[in-house]
Amino acid sequence: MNTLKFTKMHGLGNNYIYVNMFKETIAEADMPQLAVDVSNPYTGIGSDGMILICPSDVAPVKMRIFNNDGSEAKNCGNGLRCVAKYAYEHALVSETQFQIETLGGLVTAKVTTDHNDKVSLVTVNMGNPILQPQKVPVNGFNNLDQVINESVTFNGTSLNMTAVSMGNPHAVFFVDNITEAPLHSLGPIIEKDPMFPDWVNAEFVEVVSKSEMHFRVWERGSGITQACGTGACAAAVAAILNEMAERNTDITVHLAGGDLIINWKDNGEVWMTGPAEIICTGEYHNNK
Ligand SMILES: N[C@@H](CCC[C@H](N)C(=O)O)C(=O)O
Repeated sequence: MNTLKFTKMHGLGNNYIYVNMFKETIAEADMPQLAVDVSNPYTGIGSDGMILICPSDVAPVKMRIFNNDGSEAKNCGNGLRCVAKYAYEHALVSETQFQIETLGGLVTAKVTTDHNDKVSLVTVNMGNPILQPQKVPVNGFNNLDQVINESVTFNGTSLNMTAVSMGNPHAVFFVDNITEAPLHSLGPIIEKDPMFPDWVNAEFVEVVSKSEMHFRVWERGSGITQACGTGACAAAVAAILNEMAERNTDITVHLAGGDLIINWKDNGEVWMTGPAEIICTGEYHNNK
């Protein structure tokens, strides 16, 4: 029986099991199944997935994110804020601003600390959104440079879609009333529609004003979660592309688990600010 030290953390309720790979060892081939096992709420710890905090050749730390179905994603906004908090509080970094390597590239994180030198807030430069349909990726729009407010049908329901990649793929749908968004009924259908060769994170968004919106998500590989950082970035970008919000402006995104501030700067970068919290630490007994 192997044991594994872990820290469970969340960003606005989007919770993962974090493993410090500077100290722990997991064989590459075992990672997907371990993510499934630790995420199980009955026989595991219970989480939206597993995040590995790894050594990197190009940054102080590298993040790897596995959804709770075992699939690996290239990016995770809430995960990046938690990795930044963990790295700072465990002295894996010494500065308050540092880079984190992801499978999608390098990002810069900046931590804000309280009087006890604990991280209270993290801002991450999430980089430039990717809008070309082939790169999101989304099929069927190769004649377009960007997929903005395009009519699509899922299970007989017509919706208007804006497609954005933040390193991982997002399909954003604007609705009049967030409480009536077809999250449960269409979320799983949209996620695996053949239009999306890598599957997709599906987001429903109700715009309140040019700087405020409500947001709900069906995450690829995890289902409904309380929050999705990359999804909130994609939602803000989509709102701006649809002229419902503005560049270079702080946009408050209300997620089920709390608020994120997103700003798509004039230079093309998307900045995300929000909290990161430690829930508990422990030792997982892998009985397999
Ligand atoms: N919760 C995350 C995104 C996690 C990965 C996503 N489910 C995917 O497969 O792309 C976030 O906060 O961004």
